[in-house]
Amino acid sequence: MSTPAPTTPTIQATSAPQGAGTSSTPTTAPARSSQREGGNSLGTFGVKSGLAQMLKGGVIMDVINAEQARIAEEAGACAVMALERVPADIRAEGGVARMSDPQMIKEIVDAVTIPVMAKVRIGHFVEAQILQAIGVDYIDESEVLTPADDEHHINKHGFKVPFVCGARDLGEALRRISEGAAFIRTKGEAGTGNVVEAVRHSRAVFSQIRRASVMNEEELYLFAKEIQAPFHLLKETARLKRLPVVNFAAGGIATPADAALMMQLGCDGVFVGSGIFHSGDPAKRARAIVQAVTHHNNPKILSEVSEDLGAAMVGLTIDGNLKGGLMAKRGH
Ligand SMILES: O=C(CO)[C@H](O)[C@H](O)COP(=O)(O)O
Repeated sequence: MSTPAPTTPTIQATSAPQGAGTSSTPTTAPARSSQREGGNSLGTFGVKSGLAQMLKGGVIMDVINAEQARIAEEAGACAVMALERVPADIRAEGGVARMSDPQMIKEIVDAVTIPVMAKVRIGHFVEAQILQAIGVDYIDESEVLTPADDEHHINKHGFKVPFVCGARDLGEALRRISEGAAFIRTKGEAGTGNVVEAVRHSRAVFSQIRRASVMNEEELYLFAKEIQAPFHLLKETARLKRLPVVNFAAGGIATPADAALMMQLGCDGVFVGSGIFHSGDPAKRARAIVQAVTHHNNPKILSEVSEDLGAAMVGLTIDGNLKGGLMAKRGH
């Protein structure tokens, strides 16, 4: 694919306000996109962002092989993220982290019926072309991999497959949407098993949305400049009182309580990577996290599903000694 011509997103979004605590119900596993079968019905921003709506209320789990993908599906994951190493291992092992082997991704695609996502490096539009050719359901342009371009993100409008991108605040989220991202996840700090950054980023997004929602047009122009966001997307976000696309939390979620915390803060769902397959009993923990997202407002159920889960992943504190540094700072 040569450099695709940008198009302005036609925003289609739900009108439910975000950040005030939601009561999302679990989705049934969404059907895979026609992309996999080589269909050409994907492509408009409305279709791509609409597909992501089907994942709301769900848990997307990182998996590194077909066996883990089956465990994730059986546990009730709404999608899986195929990657060679979970973020905790990328962080521990270091080196350049790239798109996974297409053969491994295809094995995961063949192993499950739920949607399969896979990651490309920030700015690496050729990795994205390859993943689109394989027929993955979503591409994650991810700071968890080593960036390929320290200035430019991929122009995502030219792809038929929907993209998910990370953000630490509202400006970053709206910049990604203006490039064509149909799905936003707050970045958190992947591979740490420490939820503090996920909380920080989600709170930042929601509080900026709340501020924007009471601004008049003149104030919104100034705020758009301040947070480096496209004005028309900021205005739409202020009107909707939420991001105009689905917004999951990611990075450091390791327990059912962490997952429920992110949902009560107002996220539409969660990504969990290292926290499941770096724990003592991945299948049990995976099921518990799915239950916790579904019943995130019910402390009694949260207490039941949190019992006897075996060892949680060993977490890392976020400080100057963090091995691998802050992944969330990649891309801006
Ligand atoms: O990059 C991701 C989402 O796109 C990872 O799935 C997510 O951030 C995993 O982080 P962790 O291992 O801390 O759960």
